[in-house]
Amino acid sequence: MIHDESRPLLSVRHLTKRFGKGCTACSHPEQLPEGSNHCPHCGTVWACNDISFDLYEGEILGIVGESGSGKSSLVQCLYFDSSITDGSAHIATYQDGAANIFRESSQQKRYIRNHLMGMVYQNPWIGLRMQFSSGGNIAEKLIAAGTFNVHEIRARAKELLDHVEIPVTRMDEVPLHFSGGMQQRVQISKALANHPPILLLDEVTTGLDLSVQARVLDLIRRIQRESRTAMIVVSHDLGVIRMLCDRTMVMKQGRCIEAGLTDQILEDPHHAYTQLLVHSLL
Ligand SMILES: Nc1ncnc2c1ncn2[C@@H]1O[C@H](COP(=O)(O)OP(=O)(O)OP(=O)(O)O)[C@@H](O)[C@H]1O
Repeated sequence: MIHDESRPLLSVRHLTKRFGKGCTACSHPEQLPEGSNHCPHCGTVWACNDISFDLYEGEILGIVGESGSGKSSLVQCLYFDSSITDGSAHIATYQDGAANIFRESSQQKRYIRNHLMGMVYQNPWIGLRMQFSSGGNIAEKLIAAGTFNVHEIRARAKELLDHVEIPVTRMDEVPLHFSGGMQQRVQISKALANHPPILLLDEVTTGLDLSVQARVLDLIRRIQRESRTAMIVVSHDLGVIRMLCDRTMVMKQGRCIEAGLTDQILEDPHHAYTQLLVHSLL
């Protein structure tokens, strides 16, 4: 489907994710104590609290915040790894943007995961089957989207591995024997297998050596330039966000406390917490 670029590709509204049952004291999250996502009465954690944003075709949106601010919960909800408590998300190229994807059947959610979204996890053990070859990992994703021709699958796997600079001679090796940076690149190639218009990347460079990190960041930038894939990049590292993201949303204790153009946020942070983050970068 041709997408009108002036319309957001993904619109998320009032996304709320709660761990715990909630109680009358926290039934309205604004009742939570200032600066906390934790209900002192029932112990419920409000991991994401009324989050709304748009993602446009070809842009990279950064989500930054300290540990526990709800960044991973947010992308896990979007990729249906975790159920939401409340809220909606619409993809412009899915049912012409009319369907709240969170309300869709599990079959339709599988379709969205296989065709419209890719996910790259911080931990490659979650995103890859370490006992499958790299080519086999990509094949799994292609088969899930309805490609069964073996020649086609191998050709696409070679193309993808080449794209992420994994020697195609290593296509039949298991990623278990690859370095951390290579595993992340195989994960990225797997996530891109079916040309998803939206890619979610959760702390994909955390824990990698600086030079390996730079190579993965370069790859992400190249993919965005060449394929105009829209991306959500989650990181606690404002340096990564500065390098990659057009716009940035700052999260703290499950809430979005500031959002705007990355340059603007870096030059003129409004919220005290964002000022702290920016100053720690200088
Ligand atoms: N399965 C769970 N059960 C209970 N609480 C959870 C669960 N998963 C996450 N949380 C809580 O939700 C909040 C947000 O966690 P989340 O992992 O989304 O944060 P984050 O910003 O991604 O942190 P990090 O960068 O450390 O991964 C935290 O308070 C966390 O303890």
